[in-house]
Amino acid sequence: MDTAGRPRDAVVVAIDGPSGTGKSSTSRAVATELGLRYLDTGAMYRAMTWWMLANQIDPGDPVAVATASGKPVLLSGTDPLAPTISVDGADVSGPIRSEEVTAAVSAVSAVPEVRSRLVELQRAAVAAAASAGGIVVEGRDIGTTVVPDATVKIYLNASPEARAARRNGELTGARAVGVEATREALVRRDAADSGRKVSPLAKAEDAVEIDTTDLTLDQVIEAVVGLVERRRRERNLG
Ligand SMILES: Nc1ncnc2c1ncn2[C@@H]1O[C@H](COP(=O)(O)OP(=O)(O)O)[C@@H](O)[C@H]1O
Ligand SMILES: Nc1ccn([C@H]2C[C@H](O)[C@@H](COP(=O)(O)OP(=O)(O)O)O2)c(=O)n1
Repeated sequence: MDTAGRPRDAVVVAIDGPSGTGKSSTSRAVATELGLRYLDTGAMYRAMTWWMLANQIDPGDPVAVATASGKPVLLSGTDPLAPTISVDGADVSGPIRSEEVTAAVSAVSAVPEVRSRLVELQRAAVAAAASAGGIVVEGRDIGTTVVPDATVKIYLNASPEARAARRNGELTGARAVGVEATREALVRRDAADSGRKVSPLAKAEDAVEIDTTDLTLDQVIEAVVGLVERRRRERNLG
């Protein structure tokens, strides 16, 4: 067992960074290639936000959000090929990506009671994955708060312009607001996520930073797989 009580060969990869840097795409591909589980912590904050909106709780009222934060039953599926997220038994993987949820999720994520409840669920998923070889966890505070003793910590970054172009490329129909509006919304959310008091978006001191602006997704995936395999070799020699 290592210091965290995990089997020595269990791997935890923490991938943090702002929106549109490639966290989800990279995390799922790395988990698939290395035979690890996968957890999208952003989807959990989105699911909590979706529940607040669905139950007429004002996301801008931290006391109301805190009071209700223990009520929804959230369940994340950790198969990187088919990740799932449900609230009170209902699949919400689609609704949590709505513009309304995206506009409210930073406020809900800033509430300490929301964070402590979701971090507890995230750590339980990490512990459960240990017997299956380990897990890739993506988010904003994985390397700093959720799993500070992660085997490998990655911080993905990219220019706001590159991130907006990528995110805008995903928005279709009524959700397509144009790349400039997308960039402004991203920058606003980055500021909220990195400016909050409780476990803000931040690069862990021991994280490897990768600027993905001018890299292809395959190049980023290859770089992260290489880092994980190098750390595994170092540990086996240690
Ligand atoms: N390095 C990259 N180059 C080009 N497109 C990318 C790159 N990384 C991710 N993408 C694309 O950008 C979009 C957002 O990627 P995603 O993984 O959802 O980012 P995040 O999880 O950080 O918000 C997706 O369409 C993805 O395919
Ligand atoms: N570990 C995490 C993950 C997400 N959040 C918050 C901050 C983010 O703006 C929202 C949504 O995260 P998500 O990863 O789904 O957002 P993007 O896909 O990067 O745009 O949740 C957080 O506070 N802590």
